Amino acid sequence: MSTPLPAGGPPPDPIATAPPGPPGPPAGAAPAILARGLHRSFGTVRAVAGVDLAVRRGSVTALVGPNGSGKTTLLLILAGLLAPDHGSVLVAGADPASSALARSRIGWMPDSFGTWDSLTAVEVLTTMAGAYRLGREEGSARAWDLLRAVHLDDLATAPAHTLSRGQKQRLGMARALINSPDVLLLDEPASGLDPRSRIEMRALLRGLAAGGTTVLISSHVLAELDEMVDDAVFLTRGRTISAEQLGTGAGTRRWRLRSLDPAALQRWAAQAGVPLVADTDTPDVEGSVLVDVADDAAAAALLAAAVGAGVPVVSLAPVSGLLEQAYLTLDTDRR
Ligand SMILES: Nc1ncnc2c1ncn2[C@@H]1O[C@H](COP(=O)(O)OP(=O)(O)OP(=O)(O)O)[C@@H](O)[C@H]1O
Repeated sequence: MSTPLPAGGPPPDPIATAPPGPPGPPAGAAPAILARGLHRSFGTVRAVAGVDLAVRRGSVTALVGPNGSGKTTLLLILAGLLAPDHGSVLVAGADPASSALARSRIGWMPDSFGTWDSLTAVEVLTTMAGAYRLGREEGSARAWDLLRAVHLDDLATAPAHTLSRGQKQRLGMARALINSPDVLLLDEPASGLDPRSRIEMRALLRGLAAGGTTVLISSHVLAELDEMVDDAVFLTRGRTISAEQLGTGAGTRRWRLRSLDPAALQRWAAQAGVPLVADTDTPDVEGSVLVDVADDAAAAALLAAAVGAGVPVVSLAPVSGLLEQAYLTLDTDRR
């Protein structure tokens, strides 16, 4: 299913289009991206050395791994821009290396945006629209809708090469969406974006996923992905080492608990049998301790019990995001 922006008129509000609850495909639906046994070497460097991947339709999935773990190489293969040495790939139902139809249903945003020197921002998009065989009027309407969606309409007639890094990233996102892709592959899309643009990108991607688009996104900034992704796939040294569904609130995590009265907190914890851990990361913050909690419901119960016992609790929050926690527990290795 494609997710066209309406021709003309204001861009859709991605937040307004998102239904309540996680989107998710119907049970048993085929994954939008399926890779099996992928390998790709450059000379002696085994950039991708055993990737298995299944990405749920309509999900936002993080592709996470240290420098040199093969994320860009994998995304290039999935986009049909690089042939694997071994292994099979299905994106939107076909092999993107051999199927022009599959490629036409993919949106690709590389980690750096190369521009043609002579084209303005809107011409970059209308040129791409032409390459996807959109008619002149439709391509122009789509280009303007996308410029508005990424807040670049004021710079539409500026030469694209004069845009700032963050503006180029936003134009790169618009370019990746010109063909209303079913599958969107994004390589470090948030690098160079200011905080507001990051929030807007998050809302845009969630809105696209709510409309059925599948998004696979690589980034090193795990905190930024945390609030946006449904699933995560972890790579190290060219191999997938883990795939997780996030956001279920399950799994033991370390939380930071802060009280206005540290002694009262310690007394209550001793009586209630709650083991507290010293918070060595924030030695200057008085009354801050760490506590391991089984899941979100247990955190709510802990908070209710402490407050009910008269402990003046200021805050209780996870020490790290789900993604960061999952990442740090893995045996990842830079190269
Ligand atoms: N065209 C190439 N020629 C030779 N080696 C390459 C080429 N492309 C990638 N590599 C090597 O393959 C490995 C994986 O690179 P890749 O760019 O896929 O990693 P990455 O996870 O995207 O890294 P980063 O997070 O730093 O962007 C690296 O060791 C890299 O040096």
